[in-house]
Amino acid sequence: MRLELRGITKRFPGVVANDSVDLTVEPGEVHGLLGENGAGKSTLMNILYGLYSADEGEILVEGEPVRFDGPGDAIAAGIGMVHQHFMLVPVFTVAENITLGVERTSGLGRLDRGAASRAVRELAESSGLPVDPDAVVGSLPVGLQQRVEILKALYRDARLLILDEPTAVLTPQEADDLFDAVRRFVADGRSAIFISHKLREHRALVDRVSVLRRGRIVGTADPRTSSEQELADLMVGRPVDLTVSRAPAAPGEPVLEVEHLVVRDLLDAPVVDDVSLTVRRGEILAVAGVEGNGQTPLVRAITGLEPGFEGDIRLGGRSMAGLTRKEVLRAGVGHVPEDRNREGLVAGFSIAENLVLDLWDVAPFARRGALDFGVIEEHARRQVEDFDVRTPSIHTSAGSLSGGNQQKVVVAREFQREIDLLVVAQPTRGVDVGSIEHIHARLVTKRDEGAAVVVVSSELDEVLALADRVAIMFRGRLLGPFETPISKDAVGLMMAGASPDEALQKGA
Ligand SMILES: Nc1ncnc2c1ncn2[C@@H]1O[C@H](COP(=O)(O)OP(=O)(O)OP(=O)(O)O)[C@@H](O)[C@H]1O
Repeated sequence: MRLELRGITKRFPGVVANDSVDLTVEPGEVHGLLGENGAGKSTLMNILYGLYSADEGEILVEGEPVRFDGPGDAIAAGIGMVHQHFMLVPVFTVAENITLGVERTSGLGRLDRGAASRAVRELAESSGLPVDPDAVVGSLPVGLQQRVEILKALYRDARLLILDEPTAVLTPQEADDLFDAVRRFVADGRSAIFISHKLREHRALVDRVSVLRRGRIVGTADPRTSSEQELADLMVGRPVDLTVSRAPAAPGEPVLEVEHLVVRDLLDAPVVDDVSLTVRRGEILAVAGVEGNGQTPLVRAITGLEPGFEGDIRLGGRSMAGLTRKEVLRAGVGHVPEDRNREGLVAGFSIAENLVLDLWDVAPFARRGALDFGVIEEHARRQVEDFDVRTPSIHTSAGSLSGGNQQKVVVAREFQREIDLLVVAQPTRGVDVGSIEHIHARLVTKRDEGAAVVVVSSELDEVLALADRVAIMFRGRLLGPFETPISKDAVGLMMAGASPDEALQKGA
């Protein structure tokens, strides 16, 4: 047995994050871990990697009981971890990152850069994970950075690799490459633990999947013979509806008008290149695209974070040029940013505070210049219940919530504001299937209440589930919008650079 966890229990104030968890991983196995937001997956992996210590229970590696007081001990026992947020040093080269901490020195005690570079090149080639050892890590796409993390674990001779939601930041192609890399990793008897909210990824990659619900293992299944529906039901503990039902859109007057928008990067190159679009009341425009094709600066410009744009952006006929972020939001714009840690939440603030982050100085949360804590708390209780945020209390700091629950707090806050335009970017990243269904239904409700909604997503399924019209961004340019229904293949082809004519013909 490569790994055995026996009776692992971990308590945080107000929650039992892991409750007598038993888990085994065999040599050569990819073991999946599935569970709702806050079920305890990351906590369990952090214990296994020595970042947290368990309150109770035992860890056995190759049949031997081990005790980890830090990641150093876990690494020494042959355990590696690819983090959701990379732990690489961006200004170092690939070889420097991989050998960091286990450098080999020349006879004179100096770092031998050439040898490090050669060793990494050899390792990359022999393990079938090619990457340029001399490239600077910060300049690599995320898929390659992840590969560097895997090589780093290999270089330390990891026998068990933990991958905590590794595909959340990858394009579909990069995710396929990652799966190949993981398969290669386990082919010679190594093992991996894979965490993802995407059921189809478990079905594509893992040999066995263990399901955690509220800290406890509730079952282990063979994902190849279980349907997505069965896995979802097991995870949530009740039948889950995996489809969004919605009436056709009834678009009204234009709310957002973008005209010949150009946003430039620091080198003056246009990253949004002459984009024009109109979004009306009562419709959802989905913007599909592989990340890095200009969706982020487009959203930033529309939501007041990119004041130096060229062209025009009008809200209800009024130009947004020259307005501050706060003025744009107060003009009736809601924004769920793609990076919840940087732009969505203040980690040290409580959930209640985060839910009124930019509204604390207006009624009903403030009256005559003083905060009304009663109203703020009552509001927080309702939102937490409505969006099923799993937390011991509304006073818990946002930073201690699980990733998916943090996302629900941001979404809850933006959805409850009085708005004419709602702009959401990657709204369900890191969110479990049950909550995706809830967030999607609420987006449709916003639309039906008369908001104009823009959804930016790199998840094709999400785009097609929500869109009344679809536009695709590729290299800064906007293709479409196209009326739905449109075939998934056609959208996928345009995301990969095909012209609309070609895509609509081939993807029909
Ligand atoms: N450092 C911490 N302090 C307090 N509570 C914590 C801490 N880390 C995790 N928790 C709590 O433990 C529980 C399990 O969280 P964990 O992050 O393990 O869930 P998860 O299954 O990984 O969720 P997600 O799918 O959203 O990433 C949650 O209730 C969370 O709020």
